Amino acid sequence: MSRTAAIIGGGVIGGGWAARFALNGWHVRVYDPDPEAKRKIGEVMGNARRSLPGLTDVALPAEGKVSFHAAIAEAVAGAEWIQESVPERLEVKHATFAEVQADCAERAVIGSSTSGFKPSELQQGAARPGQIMVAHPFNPVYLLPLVELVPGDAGEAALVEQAKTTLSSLGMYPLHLKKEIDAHVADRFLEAVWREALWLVKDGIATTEEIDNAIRYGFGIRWAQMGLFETYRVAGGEAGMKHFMAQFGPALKWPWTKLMDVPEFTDELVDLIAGQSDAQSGAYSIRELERIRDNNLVTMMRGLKAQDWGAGALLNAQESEMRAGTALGARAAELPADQPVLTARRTVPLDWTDYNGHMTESRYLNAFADATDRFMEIIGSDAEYISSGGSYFTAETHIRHLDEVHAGAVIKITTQVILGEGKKMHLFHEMREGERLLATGEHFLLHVSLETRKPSAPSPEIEAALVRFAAGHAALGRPEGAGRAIGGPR
Ligand SMILES: NC(=O)C1=CN([C@@H]2O[C@H](COP(=O)(O)OP(=O)(O)OC[C@H]3O[C@@H](n4cnc5c(N)ncnc54)[C@H](O)[C@@H]3O)[C@@H](O)[C@H]2O)C=CC1
Ligand SMILES: C[N+](C)(C)CC(=O)CC(=O)[O-]
Repeated sequence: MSRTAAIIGGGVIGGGWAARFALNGWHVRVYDPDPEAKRKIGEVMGNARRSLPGLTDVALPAEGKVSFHAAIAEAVAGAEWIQESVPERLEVKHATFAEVQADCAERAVIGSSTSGFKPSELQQGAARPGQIMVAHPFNPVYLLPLVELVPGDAGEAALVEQAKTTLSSLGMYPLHLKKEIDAHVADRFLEAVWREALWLVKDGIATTEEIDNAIRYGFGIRWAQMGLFETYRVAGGEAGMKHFMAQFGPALKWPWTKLMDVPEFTDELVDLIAGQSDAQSGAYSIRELERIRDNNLVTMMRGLKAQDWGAGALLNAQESEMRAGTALGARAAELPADQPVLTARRTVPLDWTDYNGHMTESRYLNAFADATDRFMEIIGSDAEYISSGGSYFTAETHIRHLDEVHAGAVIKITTQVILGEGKKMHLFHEMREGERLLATGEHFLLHVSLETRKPSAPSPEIEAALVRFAAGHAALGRPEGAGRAIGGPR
């Protein structure tokens, strides 16, 4: 059954939260007095739909319903999570919490998106202070996993645990800060870098574009995968962090930053920055820039996923959770042998399309190879078995591209065993969007010893599982297109 979240304030951040919840199957009830809120959230949802579902190799649940309400009391009805994303003004946040707490469930989490206020400030005068906690996300909320969760001394431990579980189930990373501080942790860095950048532009040292290039061609990429300390540990060479600190410690006293020194925030400075920013990026609309940003983020995060590292490792963990308890997580004995086996149900990600605007040919093999890996896992040739020295190598592949498919489509792959005996495994995959057949992939594999790199017999358990599917699937008949050679009639 779908769960319900209330979004109070549906601007840049509230819209991102709405998308994160809805695309993970939650119903979302929005309150925002802006008459344009529905349109704005619709546009954010549109961006989220084209980017988020393709991050993982397992399809997200069916999208929840997003509804708009004229009063806070109506929006919070039945909500187990209430996310406040109203403007960053303490009196507006206090008034919002008073209205929310008058009508919401006592066991609901009330998260605040505040970038800078401490929970003790938000909780002042609240009916139930322990229910309110900072849940500070990062833009775009539907793609970036970090949420700084700061309950403060008054925060109720059980609700904090509930909040962590919910955020993890949304594919997010709750960073639970045990001590409150202005601007939490991440925004303190952003503010320091921002302040330094303002100085560099004001003093004519660098333009906005040069500063962005200094970040995106260098340390920005490094930070995305290892953060600060792990990166500097490596920079210390073989002696690691101690050597790094000894070498660069003295620089702390040199005039390398003006971090606490705030430039005077004049109209002249605003015009200087805004003018340079227009010259740098004015050729694109904000929506275009959002889509460029999302394409880049999806591609980078999927790269980290392949490395099972950082934000990518988080995606892999989310994927395992999504597989658990479904056919996509089952083993041979739990699956019927008289019908093809479901080996993939996933969304075509943004980085799988090409200049023709559809899924590029190499990704068909990618999808079929993943389906083969999944079938190997089903029959017992999993990571543990492979580390013991046995595996399958693909000897031959034939793919038929039958129909187009685009980014965002949910595709399903089913697998029929044509031959399964001894070291031989002959698989036929069919890829569909709904009922539409998109492609077939025929693969012949041999079981090998990873020590000799030569064909060898699989374990008796694997062979038995394979033979069971081969016998059951034989009754289905030979699938149309199996054994086809290039040039034959279609
Ligand atoms: N923009 C950003 O990069 C980030 C912002 N935040 C935080 O998120 C919160 C919201 O910021 P944004 O979304 O950027 O602002 P925004 O200006 O885009 O959205 C604020 C929304 O709140 C609505 N609103 C105004 N008064 C309201 C009320 N009394 N009740 C309900 N809705 C009301 C407005 O109509 C508007 O749609 C702030 O606390 C901000 O610090 C957090 C992370 C990043
Ligand atoms: C600029 N900001 C302080 C509102 C930024 C944030 O709070 C987080 C983000 O998304 O950069």
